[in-house]
Amino acid sequence: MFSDDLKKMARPILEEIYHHPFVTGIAKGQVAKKALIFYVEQDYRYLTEFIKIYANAIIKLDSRQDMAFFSDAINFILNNESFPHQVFCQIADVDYKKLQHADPAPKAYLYKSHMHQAVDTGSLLTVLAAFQPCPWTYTEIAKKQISEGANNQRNPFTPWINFYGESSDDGNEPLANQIFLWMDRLAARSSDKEKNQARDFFLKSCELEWQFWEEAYYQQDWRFKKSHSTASGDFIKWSNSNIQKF
Ligand SMILES: Cc1ncc(C[n+]2csc(CCO)c2C)c(N)n1
Repeated sequence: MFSDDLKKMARPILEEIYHHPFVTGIAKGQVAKKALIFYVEQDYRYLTEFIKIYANAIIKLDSRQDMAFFSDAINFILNNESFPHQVFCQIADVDYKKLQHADPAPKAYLYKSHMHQAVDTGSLLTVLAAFQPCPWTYTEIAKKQISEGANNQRNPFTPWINFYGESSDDGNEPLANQIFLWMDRLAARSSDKEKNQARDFFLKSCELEWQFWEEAYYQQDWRFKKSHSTASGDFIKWSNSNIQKF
């Protein structure tokens, strides 16, 4: 099966995600506040962009059933995904509202551009492949942490772990499995070229999931961030003075 190949190829990346210090920190109940804050700032912006990316994907679809999938994904982000952010904010002792205005840092910027590229240039198989590492890696992280007993009463991250580990427990096939099944059906009638493109987007998204943890753990921002903000500040001043002038 196509999805078995993808899982096999992504295995080394998933292993690195399991052992990333941010992720093992969640299991141990110990992550630096500045890393949690950076993560929430970046993820809030990233998920807002995800909503737009799904909306763009819907434009390319014809079947209402397919549309419903992306519409459910949008609703999930709008209504449920703030819960894990709130868990992080509570642990870091910060107000969630204050973390909702950050500029995308380099890897988050790359991930969102990568997703837009999947929708702009790819088939439905490629869009699903690019999207899949988002639910898949989080479900796998949570399942592993639950199997190791990390979701215990002493761990402040337990609600976060349970959220991603249990959100699939509603009687339906877990979301990540549903997407793999759907991808297998599409792959069966896709050309090798289409399958190669989907594989490439899938593996890059897996790596970008790892990069997202890494970026937050070390707070890797734009090196010349101050000059970017000065540039936009100057532009506003420049246009204001122009308005006054004319
Ligand atoms: C970088 C990043 N990757 C994955 C998730 C988790 N996540 C976001 S939406 C969703 C469900 C499907 O829409 C899941 C599991 C995240 N928060 N941030």
